[in-house]
Amino acid sequence: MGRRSKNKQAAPEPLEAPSSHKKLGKRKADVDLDVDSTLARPTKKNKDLDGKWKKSLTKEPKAKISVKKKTEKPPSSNGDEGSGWEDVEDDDVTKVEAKSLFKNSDESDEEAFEGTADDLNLEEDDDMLGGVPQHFDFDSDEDEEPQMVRSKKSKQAKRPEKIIPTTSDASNSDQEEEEEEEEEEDEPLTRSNLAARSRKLEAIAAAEAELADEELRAAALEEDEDDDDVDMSGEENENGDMDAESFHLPTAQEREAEAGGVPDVHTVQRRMRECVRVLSKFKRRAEAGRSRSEYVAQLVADIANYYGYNHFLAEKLFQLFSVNEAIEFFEANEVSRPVTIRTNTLRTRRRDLAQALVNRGVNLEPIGKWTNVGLQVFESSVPIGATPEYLAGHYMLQAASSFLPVVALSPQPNERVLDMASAPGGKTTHIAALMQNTGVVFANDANKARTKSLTANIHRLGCKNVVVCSYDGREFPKVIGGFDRVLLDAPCSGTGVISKDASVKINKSERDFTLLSHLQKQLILCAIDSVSPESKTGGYLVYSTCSVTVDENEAVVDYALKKRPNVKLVDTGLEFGREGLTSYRGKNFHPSVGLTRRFYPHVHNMDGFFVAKFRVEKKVKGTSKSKEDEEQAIQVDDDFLRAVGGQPESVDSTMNGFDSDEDRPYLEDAKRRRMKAKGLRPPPRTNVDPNY
Ligand SMILES: C[S@@+](CC[C@H](N)C(=O)[O-])C[C@H]1O[C@@H](n2cnc3c(N)ncnc32)[C@H](O)[C@@H]1O
Repeated sequence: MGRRSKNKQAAPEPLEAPSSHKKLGKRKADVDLDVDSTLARPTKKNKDLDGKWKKSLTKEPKAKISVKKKTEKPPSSNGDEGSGWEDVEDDDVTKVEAKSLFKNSDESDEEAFEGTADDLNLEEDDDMLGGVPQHFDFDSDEDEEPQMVRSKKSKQAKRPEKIIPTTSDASNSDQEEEEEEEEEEDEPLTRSNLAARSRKLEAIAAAEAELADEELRAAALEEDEDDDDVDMSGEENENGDMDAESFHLPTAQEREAEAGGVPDVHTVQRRMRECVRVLSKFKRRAEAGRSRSEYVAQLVADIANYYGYNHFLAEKLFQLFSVNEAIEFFEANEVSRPVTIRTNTLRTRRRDLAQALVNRGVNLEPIGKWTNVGLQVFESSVPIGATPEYLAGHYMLQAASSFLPVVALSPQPNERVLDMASAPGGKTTHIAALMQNTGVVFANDANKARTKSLTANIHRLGCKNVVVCSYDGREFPKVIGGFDRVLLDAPCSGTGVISKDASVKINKSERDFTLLSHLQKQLILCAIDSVSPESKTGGYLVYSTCSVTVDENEAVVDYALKKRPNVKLVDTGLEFGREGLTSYRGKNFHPSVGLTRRFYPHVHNMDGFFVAKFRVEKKVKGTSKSKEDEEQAIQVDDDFLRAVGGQPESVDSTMNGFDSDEDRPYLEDAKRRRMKAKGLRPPPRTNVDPNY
């Protein structure tokens, strides 16, 4: 078994030979699929499978099983489409999610708690555990953060994956390790072994995370060379080549004919498998006379069908990865990420919180070495969004990925910090806690309705240094500036959180990405201008999104570097994550863009995320644009927005111009319209984008 497989998120499902003829339907979250094993989704218990999709092709078909798709959270109803917020802390949403998360627990099917803290009978809660809570000695000075213990042995046969997929120690076989783990679990927890066990787990997790990352990089590099791990179940000839008869890539006419009806799911599965295989060794395996792009086109069409994406988004996401890795990414989007909580250090310590939750029947562990406030919840007999500790503000239900930008921001006590797009406040409250309720945090969000949940969270978590406001972020720094640090957790497409919000699969168009990227560019320049280069302790901006697309991440960062010569990218301080892309599809970014960090569901077992950290320095004279230039640019911006169908917003005139190469066609078009409106004859178009 591969090194990555043991603790990694379960391997994507095997795409086996058909045994029945189901028709392919869109893989929407709310649909119940009763399918045979050939369609089984990856399960977290499937530890035997190698982490690689292609290897799993060798597996024998399993017994018939019924796969019930998870119920997805409904898309936001607040009209905030496209905001791409990845936290789940809106109170109602949290309760619903917590309820659905644990409704299948074999211990309890109780309703999620809907009342207030006063309605809770704590004694009854304790009784529910069916015994006296265990007492642990957390006062040992051996270890600040002991391994979290369970009040009773886990009922899960196998635990879900840890965040940041991990593999095991090189000296032991997987079986030996499993045995060791089991022995350890049976061994009583004592003061002396508690700390040691915690340290061991964290060391393993760190080593494994690195290994997993390395393996994926190597796999991407070797894509064209090493494809021996695709087992076609005897369809290869003795030279390892595919039997030419065994797979025929449909012609354009055949595809057209198929498009008329609903394609057979097994045909699609097989074709995906074959296309991946051919593309991994194209020269040797391709059908004579067929081009690479034909195979890619077929594969993308099948991915869109199979996973239920619109074709545009399937292609956009596919292009981010090697062929094999793309499949891993799409598969990972079908699986929920681990439930995680952040300890609110304004109210409690992680060890105390863990003890309190363990006593309520919650099975948890620290998330990993990189955070000393995160806990991963494996199982709970109580609704995790409605425990007394939750209501008392001891923790925030928060995706692990959303800790990252705050860790990168590293706010210090007594600073002035701006959180420019802050609702519902997962990151704001984290910032306030790191500042130990000193200094001041301006928590801004353009959407007034969303500031309600933001305010509620700020109160619940006991943050006393936060000022809530509701401006369009593009009005900063005119509203207020001179911050030591600014966080711009930008509104985005949410392509990193598809497992939470499957509606992204079908509701994002090319125009959405154009508009979002444009807005993000406007916001990032305003965020930069809100940072005080004179700050004695800071002078930093962190830009983040829960999206994996380049136009919302590296392209925005690169744009900011070009437009603001007084900023430079610095190390995020995050211990893991892939380097940001310095070139993509013919576009080159500034080499320092490699300092940004990308996080992926299939690599790190957390939501897809992007983090960039800038240091803002004093402006050098002569590098900024004249006021006239800026005003001219603003006019062009508004025209640009109209040109792509958006509405120009009433934004302060310090807003910034757009003149990067990618915006050029739009800007030209806007100019032509202006000239026409003035009765002038516009010049002929140059290099018109066919998509525009
Ligand atoms: C990714 S979410 C923020 C999540 C938040 N940082 C947290 O951790 O809970 C993006 C937010 O940007 C807000 N937003 C959208 N456009 C904005 C703008 N022009 N100015 C400021 N905020 C905006 C949305 O209302 C949304 O709440």
